[in-house]
Amino acid sequence: MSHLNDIPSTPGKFKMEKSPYVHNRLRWHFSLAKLTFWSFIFLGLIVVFFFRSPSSNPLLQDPSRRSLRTYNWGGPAWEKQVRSSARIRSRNGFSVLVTGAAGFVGTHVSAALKRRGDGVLGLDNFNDYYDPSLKRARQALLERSGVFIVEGDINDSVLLRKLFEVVAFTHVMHLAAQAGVRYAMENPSSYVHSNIAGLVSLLDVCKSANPQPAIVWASSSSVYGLNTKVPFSERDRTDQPASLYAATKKAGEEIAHTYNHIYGLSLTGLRFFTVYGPWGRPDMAYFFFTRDILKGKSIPIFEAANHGTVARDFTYVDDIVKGCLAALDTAEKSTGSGGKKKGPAQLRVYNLGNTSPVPVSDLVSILEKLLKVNAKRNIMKLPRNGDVQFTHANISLAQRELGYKPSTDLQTGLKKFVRWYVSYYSGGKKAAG
Ligand SMILES: O=C(O)[C@H]1O[C@H](OP(=O)(O)OP(=O)(O)OC[C@H]2O[C@@H](n3ccc(=O)[nH]c3=O)[C@H](O)[C@@H]2O)[C@H](O)[C@@H](O)[C@@H]1O
Repeated sequence: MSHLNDIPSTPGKFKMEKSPYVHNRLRWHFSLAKLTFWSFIFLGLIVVFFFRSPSSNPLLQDPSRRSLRTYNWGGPAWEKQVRSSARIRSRNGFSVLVTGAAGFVGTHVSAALKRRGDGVLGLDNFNDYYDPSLKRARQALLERSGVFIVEGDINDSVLLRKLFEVVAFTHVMHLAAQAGVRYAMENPSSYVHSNIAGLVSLLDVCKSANPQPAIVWASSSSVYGLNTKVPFSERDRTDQPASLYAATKKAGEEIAHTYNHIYGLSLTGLRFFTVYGPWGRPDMAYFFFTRDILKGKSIPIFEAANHGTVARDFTYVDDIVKGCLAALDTAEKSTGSGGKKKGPAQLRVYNLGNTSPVPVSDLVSILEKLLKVNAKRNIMKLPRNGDVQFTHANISLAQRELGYKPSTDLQTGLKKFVRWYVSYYSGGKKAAG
């Protein structure tokens, strides 16, 4: 017990001459205790800061962050699946990486490419912005036609680099995005995460790939924002976005310019105009109007000031798919290699619309006829949450350069949508909440 007596009551009173070894050991002991104590305090503060309440925790606040979870990928069996899905099966076919392949447009484009013999590999993070079971059902559909979807995020550059190591993609069809105009007010950071950071992450990997792929990607009609000159032409100003969603798509167009200019990436942006159809997005008006009319719930129909009509250039998904394929077919090769530009590369932007706007109230009338149910219409003032009063595409550039010619009117397209909706949700699936 004598050694206990050697320990002074206060460290400052420790007598040096007793034993330098004991002194050093004790000092080390105390420092360690202090360090442990302060580490606990520090960790405690971090925990309190992050988990105080859901609203103060950025990780819980932002659904897109859920897409940062780790995914299982890699290994010989996985690489075999990737290679086989991306294998070209037609003469002069492409090998295309489709991002957002479990999304609405992504599924349709992937299936169309596969049908004509191109190699297609999908990539999707299956986030829960809307019912993920619909994305899983689309995935099952694609799997049956031989398209494999890798589960991962476009922000994961390690995964992207791996995909380019396994497959020398000739093209990238970039459709992964945070969509929806109104949701941008609820969750702004998810738009920055997917539409800006995700795009940069993808382009950065593409620029270093050898060979560099040609890239076609989804911009949006929303970039026209407060533009009042109709129909919207690619030459019109796009510097007055009305929503953060539109601003991130516009930023995407500028980012595309940069990667084209510095690295020689061939880039084509497609401004989609309110795409609808079977396997569509439950957050879009035509989709939840259908659900709510069938449920007997009232539907909010927006109108502008002084009973002004709100209208959209609704575009059927098959027409959009034709535009996407034509953009891929006419895309020139990127000119860079190993991250260095070798010469000027193609940079294009096209409107893909239907070029015949329809008032939202007419859309509802068509749905009423198809569903044989009268809608409970709740006419509301157009909220100031990012919506614009009308959209109308001038498609002459796409017509001239892509041979784009939409052929489905709203009546015909909605008929196909309703047929799909009824069969999908009566087949054991419950209507998307
Ligand atoms: O064209 C585009 O770029 C955009 O098209 C759609 O956006 P939006 O046209 O606003 O489509 P919906 O949200 O389906 O709205 C369609 C129409 O219904 C109206 N609406 C919407 C919701 C509602 O409750 N009531 C209502 O009358 C809107 O004002 C709009 O005129 C997509 O949601 C965007 O992701 C896409 O980028």
